[in-house]
Amino acid sequence: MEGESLTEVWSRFAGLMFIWGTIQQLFPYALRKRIESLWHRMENYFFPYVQITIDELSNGKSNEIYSQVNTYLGSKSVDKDAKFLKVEKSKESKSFAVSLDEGEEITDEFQGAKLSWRSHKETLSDDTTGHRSRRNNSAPMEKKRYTITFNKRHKEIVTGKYLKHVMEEGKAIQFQNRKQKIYSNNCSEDWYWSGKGMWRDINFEHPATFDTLAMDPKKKGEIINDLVAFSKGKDYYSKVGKAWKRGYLLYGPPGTGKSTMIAAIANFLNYDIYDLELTSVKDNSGLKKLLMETTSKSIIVIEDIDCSIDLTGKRKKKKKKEKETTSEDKEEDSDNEKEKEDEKKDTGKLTLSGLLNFIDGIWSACGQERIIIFTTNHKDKLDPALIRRGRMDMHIEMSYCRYEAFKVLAKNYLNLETHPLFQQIQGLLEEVDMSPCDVAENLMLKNASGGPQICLDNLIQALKEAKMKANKDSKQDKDKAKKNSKKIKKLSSKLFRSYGSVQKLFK
Ligand SMILES: Nc1ncnc2c1ncn2[C@@H]1O[C@H](COP(=O)(O)OP(=O)(O)OP(=O)(O)O)[C@@H](O)[C@H]1O
Repeated sequence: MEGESLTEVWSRFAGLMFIWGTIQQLFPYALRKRIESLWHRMENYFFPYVQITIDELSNGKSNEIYSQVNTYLGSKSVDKDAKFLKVEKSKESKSFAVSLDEGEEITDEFQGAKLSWRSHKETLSDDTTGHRSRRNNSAPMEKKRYTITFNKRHKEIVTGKYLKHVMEEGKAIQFQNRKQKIYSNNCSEDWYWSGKGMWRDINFEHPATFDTLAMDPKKKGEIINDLVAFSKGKDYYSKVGKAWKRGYLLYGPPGTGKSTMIAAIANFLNYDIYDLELTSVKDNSGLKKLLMETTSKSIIVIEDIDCSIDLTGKRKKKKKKEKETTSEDKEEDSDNEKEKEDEKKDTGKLTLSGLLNFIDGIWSACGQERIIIFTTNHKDKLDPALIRRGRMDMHIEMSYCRYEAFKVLAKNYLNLETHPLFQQIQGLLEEVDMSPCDVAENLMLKNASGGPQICLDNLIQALKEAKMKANKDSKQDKDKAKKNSKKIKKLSSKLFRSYGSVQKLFK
């Protein structure tokens, strides 16, 4: 190590071992004891190293540390001058993974400690394994392992910190390289009975990113900063004693990009998505079971929460009851009884309190590092308890397409950053409410011969038509309002006149 190769160190060590063996055979016990202590001092001088072995298998099962070390060293081997590397790719990973080939050595440094890693592979013969009769035609068994050698004085750093660092880095690389999944609880009966769990998954390969998401850049920046702070917030959350999770409420008209935003968040953090269909959840305990099967570093999404289930009724009833009971104290006892009965009935179904428990109950902290997203087209329809800060930490309005958002779409769809027609479009977008979805639809090249000019013309035409329609609608609304006010005037003068004649009658 420091200045000499491992092979040299090993051969020196083997020489010393030979001498020690000879001494043990030739000398009496008392003398041997003296020599033993001298030997340890010499050993420390000539070989002041510690070696740790990490086997691929531990008690016949795959050793998690080995796999993380393998990934970590593979990533290190790219900058170091390792010559013999292997490349592998599994179905579950996005790209190939590099690792050290057998016999290859690599050095690493950590907090002043120099470390030497070596990859080993041993082919076990039938005699060694003792399984000849059973494995006659099978391939010979292989035993893979890594060894790490370092100076004794760094033992504390290596066992206390370095190995933890290697495992964390390896895990993070594996996480980045895995294929993202999207899970759904909307499964057939057959699926449930097959015992494969409550979620069904497929690979998640949505191309949306924050770069392609059309929205106000300032708002986009705030969301990105919030996500970064969240994903790096492990220590902060544990310091303040809060579960490491965050809730986002996305609201706005249809086609403004709520689902696209979820995909962009998932891609940004490399998280899996659990698309929770509340209408497929039977009751509160079903919801809890689903939650317990989700993993950390994931996003739990409930889309169109206002349509999923009636979660507002019971609370509204309760509030109404509260008012009534203050004026009618006598009925208090019977009301309480009724409420208890209602609660009993609720045990067999999904309730608002069940959902609130799902968000911030004790079970929701299991697994940690989780994001919960609700989407809705009608924020006002939701129970305030469901979306209060702390549950839904950030309320994000996804709005109609304005000029800044249009520029993102023009870049995405037409690769245009500027165009003489942009000014006209800017003016129209300030007057007309059009969703990014509809703007994008007009910007799509419908045939190969069409160019950006045609798309921009199409968009201008669509915006003008939308403007005309909006004007017409507002004129119709105004006319309606005028008519209504005329009717009210007529009615009130009629009432006034009849009131006058009634008064005359009584005089
Ligand atoms: N802000 C946006 N940025 C980029 N593309 C968008 C945006 N909004 C909508 N789109 C485009 O329109 C399509 C529909 O958008 P999306 O499904 O995200 O809207 P939504 O708000 O979730 O609609 P809904 O409320 O109907 O579910 C997307 O596939 C995307 O191509």
